[in-house]
Amino acid sequence: MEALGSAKPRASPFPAAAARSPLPPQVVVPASSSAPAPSRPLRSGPKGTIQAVARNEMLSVVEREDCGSVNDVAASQGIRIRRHCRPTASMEEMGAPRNVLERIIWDKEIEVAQGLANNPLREVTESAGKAPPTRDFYGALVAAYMRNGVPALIAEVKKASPSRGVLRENFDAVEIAQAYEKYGAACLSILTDEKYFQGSFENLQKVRKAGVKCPLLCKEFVIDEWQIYYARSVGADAILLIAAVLTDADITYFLRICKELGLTALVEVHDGREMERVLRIDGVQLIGINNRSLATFIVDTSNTKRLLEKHGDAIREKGILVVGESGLFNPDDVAYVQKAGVSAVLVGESLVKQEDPGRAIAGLFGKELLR
Ligand SMILES: O=C(O)c1ccccc1NCC(=O)[C@H](O)[C@H](O)COP(=O)(O)O
Repeated sequence: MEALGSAKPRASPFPAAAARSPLPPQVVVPASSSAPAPSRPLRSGPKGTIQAVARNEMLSVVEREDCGSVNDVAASQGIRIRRHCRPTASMEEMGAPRNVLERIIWDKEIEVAQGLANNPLREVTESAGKAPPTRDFYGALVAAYMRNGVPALIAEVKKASPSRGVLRENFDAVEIAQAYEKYGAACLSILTDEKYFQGSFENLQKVRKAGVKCPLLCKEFVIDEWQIYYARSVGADAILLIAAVLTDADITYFLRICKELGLTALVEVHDGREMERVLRIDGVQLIGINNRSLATFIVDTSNTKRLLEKHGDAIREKGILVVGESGLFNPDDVAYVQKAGVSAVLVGESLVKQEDPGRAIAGLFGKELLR
């Protein structure tokens, strides 16, 4: 797959990031190509497909025999979300999920296994390689921040959520995306999870095909490389990696894939431990601080302030751009997280619930945004 190896690293407008030595050049070899990826053995799967088997402590979903050791590695890094690991096994073996995020991840394991069976990794990596080039998500955020003097907006196309239920009955993803773009969103976030958010990869593809120019974040619960290739194949420019569910090795490996595909990774943290882990990983450009606990749903915007008071210097030194996520409803909220040090905000509910989500942007910022 030629396109993967030829993706060029983007220049960062932040001096510290530009000065940082780039990751060693490496080609991420799709697991089903003729040459196997380093340390990633292959095994024949059902129906003649080739399935990737876990690499080191990576939490691949396929054919894992020893779930315990995978979860032990995760737990040693403070990750409380366990993998179920055997999609066909009964829930009884693991007990019930401990919280909603764990439930989402267990369902995601089954979904990914089904996705792999329907669209084998070989085919998905090939179509990812043939997709039109990515748009510069990171660059669009920096440009919008400089243009408007307020945090750049990543506007979320979000129909429903586990914490709030259905946010908008009359939901047309393309219409909402176009309105967001018209009123100054720098980038868009498209929820692709179907079961809990009523989103879809189809929505992402439709928005891309409708001629929306803003770079698109695939807002997914990524646990397997297949999802990253699939997201790229349908037009994503960026992807979310959630530190609460991914080990350091997972994040490192997924960042390599993103780099080869030209995708921006938004690495999301919620607490200090996750922030410390992520700051130790090379190649992170964009950190999202989620004000919402994905386990309890409690939203607290002072979370952003606390984490940036403690880690702001390290973040600035590395030239990392910070996105404030969740629970932002008005200009005071935006000003609060801006003062804390964010350069971008990710906003769903407060926009999508308004009759006109595009015009609601001016209400959120207290002024119209320049495009
Ligand atoms: O939004 C939820 O209820 C939720 C539940 C479980 C996992 C993730 C969840 N949300 C993802 C997000 O982080 C938000 O969609 C995003 O930050 C926008 O938040 P908001 O502006 O509060 O809609």
